[in-house]
Amino acid sequence: MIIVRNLTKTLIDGQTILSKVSFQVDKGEFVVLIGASGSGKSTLLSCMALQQKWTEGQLIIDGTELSGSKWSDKFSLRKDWAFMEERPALNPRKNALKNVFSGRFYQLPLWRKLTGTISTDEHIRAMDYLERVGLLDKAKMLPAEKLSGGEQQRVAIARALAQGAKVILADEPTKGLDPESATKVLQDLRALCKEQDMIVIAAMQNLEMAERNASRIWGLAGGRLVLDIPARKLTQQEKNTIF
Ligand SMILES: Nc1ncnc2c1ncn2[C@@H]1O[C@H](COP(=O)(O)OP(=O)(O)OP(=O)(O)O)[C@@H](O)[C@H]1O
Repeated sequence: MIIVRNLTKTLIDGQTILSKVSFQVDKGEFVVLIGASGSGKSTLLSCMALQQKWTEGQLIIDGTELSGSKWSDKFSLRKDWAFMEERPALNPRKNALKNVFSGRFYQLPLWRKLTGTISTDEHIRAMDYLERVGLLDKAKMLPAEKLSGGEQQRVAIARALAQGAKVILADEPTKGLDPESATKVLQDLRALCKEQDMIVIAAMQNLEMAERNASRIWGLAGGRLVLDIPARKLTQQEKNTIF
């Protein structure tokens, strides 16, 4: 369970980017964070991923409060959380399968990291993850840079699974994708929440996609959480509070 209490981020010049953001997320939830450009979506995700410090407030994961500055907190989070950025940071020259293997890096003993040896079990598991996101046929064919944007996002999801992630934070996972590819990415994320009890929090600007695929919708406006509802079609009044 993730609890965020009164998370606030203020810059040195006094500008407030996040203001007293509070929520609780349980296993199995697929939350889509909706907000206009500049509302603070990326900042919130990157604070939660401990990539940025916040000014005030608490981030509590399974009962343990984490700070944005302790190295040990970052290390423990890196094992269980995956942060998917807008353009997935895949190795462009390696194929999908090798990119998925790289998700296992933190779990491997040192000698395996140094020698780069891959066991048969891991090979099979990585293929399973690629099958899970419908990319088995592309596992070894092409370097990742030749895959479409949607396929690259799905490789990043498979890599998060290989990493053993229990939580995925995704910043604009569907940006630049055609509606069909975007829907596939969101369906994959939704299925992971349902079937594997994962938590996914994805920042997006496309409200319709969120309404159709998420289990919960948050609205962020001017750094404040102005809406927190089970996913459904938003009323005009609700839309007005966000945009
Ligand atoms: N380090 C920083 N210094 C100055 N301003 C910042 C900094 N980080 C974020 N901001 C400002 O805070 C606001 C929120 O930015 P953020 O990137 O979180 O918004 P967003 O909702 O993700 O926007 P987009 O949808 O366009 O990516 C923006 O006005 C941005 O310019």
